[in-house]
Amino acid sequence: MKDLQFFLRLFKPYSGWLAGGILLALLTALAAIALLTLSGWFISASAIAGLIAIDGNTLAFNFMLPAAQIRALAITRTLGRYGERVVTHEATFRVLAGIRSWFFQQLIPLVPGRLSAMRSGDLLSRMTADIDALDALYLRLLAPAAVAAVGIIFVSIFLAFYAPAVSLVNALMLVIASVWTPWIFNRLGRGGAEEIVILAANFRIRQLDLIQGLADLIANRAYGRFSGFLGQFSDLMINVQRQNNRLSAVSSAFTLLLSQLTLLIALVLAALAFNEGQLSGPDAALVVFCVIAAFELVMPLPQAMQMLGKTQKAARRIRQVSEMPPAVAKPDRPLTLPTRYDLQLDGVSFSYSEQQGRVLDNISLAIPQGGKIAIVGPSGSGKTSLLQLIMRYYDPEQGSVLMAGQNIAQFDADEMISCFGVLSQRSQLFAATIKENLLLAKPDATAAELNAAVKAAGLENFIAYLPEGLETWVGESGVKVSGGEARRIALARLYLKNAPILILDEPTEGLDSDTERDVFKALADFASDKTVIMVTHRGAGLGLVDVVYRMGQGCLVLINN
Ligand SMILES: Nc1ncnc2c1ncn2[C@@H]1O[C@H](COP(=O)(O)OP(=O)(O)OP(=O)(O)O)[C@@H](O)[C@H]1O
Repeated sequence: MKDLQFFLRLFKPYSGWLAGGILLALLTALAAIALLTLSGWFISASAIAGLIAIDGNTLAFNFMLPAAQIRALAITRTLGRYGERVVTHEATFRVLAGIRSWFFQQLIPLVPGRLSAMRSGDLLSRMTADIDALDALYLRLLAPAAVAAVGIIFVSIFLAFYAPAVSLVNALMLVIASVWTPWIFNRLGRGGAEEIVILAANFRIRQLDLIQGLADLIANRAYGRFSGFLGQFSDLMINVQRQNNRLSAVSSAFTLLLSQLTLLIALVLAALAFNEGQLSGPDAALVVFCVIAAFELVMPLPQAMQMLGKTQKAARRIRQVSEMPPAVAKPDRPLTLPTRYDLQLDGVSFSYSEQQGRVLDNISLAIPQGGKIAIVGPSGSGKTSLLQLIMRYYDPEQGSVLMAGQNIAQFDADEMISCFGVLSQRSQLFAATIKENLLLAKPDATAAELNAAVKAAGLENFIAYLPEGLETWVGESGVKVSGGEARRIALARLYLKNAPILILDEPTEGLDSDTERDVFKALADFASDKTVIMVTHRGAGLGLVDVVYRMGQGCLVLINN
């Protein structure tokens, strides 16, 4: 329940909408009960009045007033139901949108240090399916429970005026149906409901893996094996879902049984009261119809409670991510960023985990502002890890990284990232236009600045050739542009950001030698007054730098000055 309470706090800004939805639901439920109750009374009273008239007695029955009341109640119920659906769903969508953007905010300090350890399919599940599952908290649980609680009080008071015994029995049965039954079905269904969340998340992880690796699976003719695996997974999910559905059916049947039992007792008690002259015939019908209608208040609760485990599990999964400690701590009083950008590493050692051993071992290095270095070395030797420490994605285990003589841990990490322009082999292009991808680096860039960046990155001819120019859609992750074009778009972004320190991590990996030469030429012009730290496997870019180091087994050795 703690997890749900945590999320209820996030519901607060929408309390107006939420309360409005509950009030409308209550109005609708009461109108529906009153409609059936009054109709029962009206039909009986009309029949009796008719019989009296047939006997030749004078008819003194007012048909008009109850008929008008019934019409008013029917209209209230219809409009109320419409309004309730609109308001409760609007409230839910607002709450979910709020939680989604709150969750996104929680991810920012976790990038990339913590999130790199999570699988993207799992994170996607938490961001989408798990947050969606929270809709049940208000729609299926809070709102119906509030309506049931108030409704039961209204109905019991109303019935007590006519038949106190019926009111008592009815109240007791309604409490059993709204508290005890949901509690039992919550206990019975919790395991299955939680299992559904886990299975669905794992299913999504597998599906994402399959879709991302589809080309390789087809090339290796391994598609059949993996799709068979998905089939088995689906069967497993269907089985768990089937058990849940069976339990739902039992809970509905049980509540229906309770309602029929209550009706039977109410019928007997009303008949006895009629016999003893305590209730008129129409009033006895009124009491019985009221009992029938009142059970509508509690019908949805057992099923909602049975699936509460799903909502709880989803809430726990979202909370787990939001409570992960960031890889780097925020200083209490961050220093203002320096105006010089001399970098220094003093005896820096680092490991990703205790089990894994050291990736960087006692590295010391000075890069004055405007200095240009390259780091070469075998794959897995720790080159990228070193770059990540310089940008403070992680803190060193020992030693420190300094900028202008200050430990970078004393700066606000968000602010500090503005000092770095990054170009790597994996520069992400978003499913948007070229222009939107460029504006990411400088949202207020003018047309002249955009054109200058395009020209400097050697994209001019490519853009001129496109019918839609800068407004061309690059597709999901930039699939509609070639690797070289994508790298140039990333390069243009680097120009627009115009940061004083350039971090180049294999910037030309995967490009042909002509494109590589062009990219390095463009970089050489742009980087003349900037600090450059480049990681490369290839010799072509070494002309850009003054000093070359070799990284091997976590240690850095100067090989060329
Ligand atoms: N997020 C991570 N969590 C755990 N281990 C990691 C992580 N990132 C890298 N490593 C490990 O740290 C070591 C150094 O990796 P790093 O990426 O820094 O090497 P690299 O020299 O840049 O390699 P490459 O040239 O192939 O890009 C490797 O053994 C790698 O498996």
